[in-house]
Amino acid sequence: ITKEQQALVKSIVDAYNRHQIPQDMTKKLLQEQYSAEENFLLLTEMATSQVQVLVEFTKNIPGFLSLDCEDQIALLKGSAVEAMFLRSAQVLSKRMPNGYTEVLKERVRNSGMSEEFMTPMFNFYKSIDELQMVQEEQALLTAVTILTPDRPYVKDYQAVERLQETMLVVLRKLCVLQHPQDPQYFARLLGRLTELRTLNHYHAEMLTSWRMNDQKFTPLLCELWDVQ
Ligand SMILES: CC1(C)[C@H]2CC[C@]1(C)[C@H](OC(=O)c1ccc(O)cc1)C2
Repeated sequence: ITKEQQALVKSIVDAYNRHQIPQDMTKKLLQEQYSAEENFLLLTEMATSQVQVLVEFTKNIPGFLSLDCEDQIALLKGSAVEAMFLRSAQVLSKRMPNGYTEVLKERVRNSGMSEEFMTPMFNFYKSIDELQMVQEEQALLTAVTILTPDRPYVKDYQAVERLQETMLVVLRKLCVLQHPQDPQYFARLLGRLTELRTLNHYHAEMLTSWRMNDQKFTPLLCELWDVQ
């Protein structure tokens, strides 16, 4: 890894760690007993906070702010769900010994999220947990997800692709260094990104089913997902 690449990793990891969802939120989600209504409000708070954290992290990705402004918005809107699931998978799997996953499942289930979205979501959490990523890998994988060039409405595809390529080159080297015994590790990481894309579909259905029950989202989430 070159000096320059080391600096890149350091700035991305610092940004990733600087912007975390407040610990007390996950604790609240796991501790007190809530009604479905209160549960949904907690998830709304969690999602809104995750989006704010995502925006701050993205602004610190070297080169992102030099992209076309409209493309910056297109990348954020196109990757928010994936980045949110990736971040929550990394946070929950790290902070929650196994017993807790059941509690989270319970909370999310009785927030009105139907079973059909829970399964793929928790399968994804499990597959992320199995990778046991180090924080450099987590931060870079999130940056790679955000810098996906084929999002809707992206104009300068090449500029985004170049940035993503830079991240992928570094991530690949890190994986080889970090997991010498597992030459397929980098490929498995990228395989998670494919699984992540399928969650976009489930998330859209999730939002629709919540809206059916007249649940209210925050203005930030409405703007991000063009709802209401
Ligand atoms: C952990 C998760 C990624 C999983 C369950 C909570 C999340 C933060 C996310 O919630 C929302 O997207 C969401 C959207 C709108 C809303 O009002 C509430 C939650 C889905």
